[in-house]
Amino acid sequence: MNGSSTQTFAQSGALLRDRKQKTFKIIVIGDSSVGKTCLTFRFCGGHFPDRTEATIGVDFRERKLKIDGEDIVLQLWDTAGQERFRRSMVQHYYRNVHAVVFVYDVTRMASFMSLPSWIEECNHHSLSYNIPRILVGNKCDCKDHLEVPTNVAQRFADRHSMPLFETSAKNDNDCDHVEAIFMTLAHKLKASKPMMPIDPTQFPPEDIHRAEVMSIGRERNGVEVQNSSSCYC
Ligand SMILES: Nc1nc2c(ncn2[C@@H]2O[C@H](COP(=O)(O)OP(=O)(O)OP(=O)(O)O)[C@@H](O)[C@H]2O)c(=O)[nH]1
Ligand SMILES: [Mg+2]
Repeated sequence: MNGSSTQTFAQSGALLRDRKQKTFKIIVIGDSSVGKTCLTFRFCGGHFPDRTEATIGVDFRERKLKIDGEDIVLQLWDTAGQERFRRSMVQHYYRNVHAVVFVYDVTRMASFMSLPSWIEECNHHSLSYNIPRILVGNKCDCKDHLEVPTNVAQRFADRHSMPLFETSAKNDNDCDHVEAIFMTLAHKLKASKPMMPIDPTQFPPEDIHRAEVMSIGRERNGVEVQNSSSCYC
C-alpha cells in the first residue's frame, strides 16, 4: 500500500496520468453530515480532518494500492449530500461507476431512513446491479447516541444484498476499520471482471470542473453556504 492523496477537480488532470493503471471509481453517497468527507479523508489522507464544510458538487480523493502485486487506484468521489449542492453534478456521479458506498449516521435515524431514496437514485441512473454496493453506518464512536440498531441496519442490508459495516471516521478502534472497509472493496473490485481504465474521452475533468465552478458560483451567489453540522454526540 502506498501513495495516498486527496485532491479537488482543479488538480484532477493527474488522475489521467497513467492510462494503463486500473482506476476504480467509487461514489460515496448519503445524507449531508453523515461523514462522507471524513471517511474518504480518513482512507486517503490517513487521518480525521480537523474541520469540514458541506461538500459542494464533489471532491475527488484517491489512493494507490498494491493488491496481489498489481497497482490499482481507488478514486473516491466524495459527493455532496445537500440537494442544492449536488443538483448540477448528479449525471457525472453515476457515469462509469465501479462501486457505490452508501453512508448513514448511526446517531441519526433520519439519515438511515433516507437510504431507500439514495438506492432509488442509483437505480434511476441505471447502475448495474452487478457492481459492488456496500452500506456504511458512520459515527460509531458516539456510543451513547445510537439511534440505528445494528440488527435493523443488518436486515436492511440483507434485503438489499449489501454487506454492512459500522465504523467511525473519527475513532475506529471499536468498530470496523475504515481502512479494512475500503480494502475489502478494493479486493472485490480487483477480483471482478477486467476493468477498463477510466477513459478520458468519457470522463472529461475539464467539463466537470467547469460544471463545479458554475455550481459553486451559483450557490455562493444565491444561497449562503452552510457548514456541515457537527457530531451529534
Ligand atoms: N463523532 C464523529 N463525528 C464525525 C464522524 N465523521 C464525521 N463526523 C462529523 O460530522 C460532521 C459532518 O462530516 P462530513 O464528513 O463533512 O459530512 P458529509 O457527509 O461529507 O456532509 P456533506 O458534504 O454536506 O454531504 C463533521 O462535523 C464531522 O466532524 C465520526 O466518525 N464520528
Ligand atoms: Mg462532504
